[in-house]
Amino acid sequence: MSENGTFPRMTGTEFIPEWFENVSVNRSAAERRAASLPGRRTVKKDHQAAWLARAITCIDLTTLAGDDTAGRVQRLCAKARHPLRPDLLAALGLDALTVGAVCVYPTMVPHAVKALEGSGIPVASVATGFPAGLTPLPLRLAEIRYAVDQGATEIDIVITREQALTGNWAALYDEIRQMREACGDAHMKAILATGDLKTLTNVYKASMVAMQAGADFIKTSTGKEEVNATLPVSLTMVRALRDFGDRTGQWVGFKPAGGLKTAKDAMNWLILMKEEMGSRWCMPDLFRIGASSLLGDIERQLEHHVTGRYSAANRHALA
Ligand SMILES: O=C[C@H](O)COP(=O)(O)O
Repeated sequence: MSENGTFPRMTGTEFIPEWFENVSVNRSAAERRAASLPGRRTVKKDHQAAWLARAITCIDLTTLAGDDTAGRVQRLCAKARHPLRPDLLAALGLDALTVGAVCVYPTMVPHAVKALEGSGIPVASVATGFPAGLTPLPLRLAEIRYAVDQGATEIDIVITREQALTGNWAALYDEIRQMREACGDAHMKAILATGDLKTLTNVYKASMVAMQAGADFIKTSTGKEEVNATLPVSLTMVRALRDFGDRTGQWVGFKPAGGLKTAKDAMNWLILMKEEMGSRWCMPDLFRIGASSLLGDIERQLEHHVTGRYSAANRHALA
């Protein structure tokens, strides 16, 4: 970690199949552990309002729809700057709060950059033929460069699922490595589209390959697969990133995305991160939640806490 407490951009490693080729993930053990998470008291009920405020700071507030317009992106960015009503913010004892980033399609990046000027909120762009990733590699690399040129400082790439499904890990590594280079100084999040990968073993291996290739974050899903973020898949990815960090000292971030809509979802994923990785992994430089419609429910729950039983003394969970 650097002196100011932030993590540098990842460099990855060479391709090292020995780190994953003999791994076999036990699905029922992962499912049992994942099923126990929602009932855990790691994030205490009394402190939930503060944890929900924390969750907001970790949201990649997203719009990825065919009918996106400059106007919609501007409204999203206004929400990103002020995700909570002033009275809720005051009741939480906070002066200001913003989301982690805004995530849009490449052609929407200039609108987001303009709307977020001076806010410090990063603009993330999906790229590489999102969501399927089946355009030719030179076009996918050019799309990354386009988004970076337009001002995106975070790029969410998608992997070629075929390479994972056929066990062509060296090809997957090479492709992601080229994407890493095309990103330049922008942070790269590698979307594994885990709903397409069939097994948790493939999820573990794809996670490890993406990190070896230099991903700054590994991300579960595009939001467009039939199955998106789940707790067993997330547990598998988080354990892969822990193994990678133990081996290399490079601590990669995690981004669950797709279908996360409720405050309870946000709490479950924060519990997962806190239990598996510790509180440091509940901060936006190492944890993001990709979501288009989560914020509304968090606001509703916070309103309930604030007007009901929330006590300002609980805000230490934000410290
Ligand atoms: O990366 C973010 C996802 O596309 C968001 O998915 P969602 O619309 O299901 O929240």
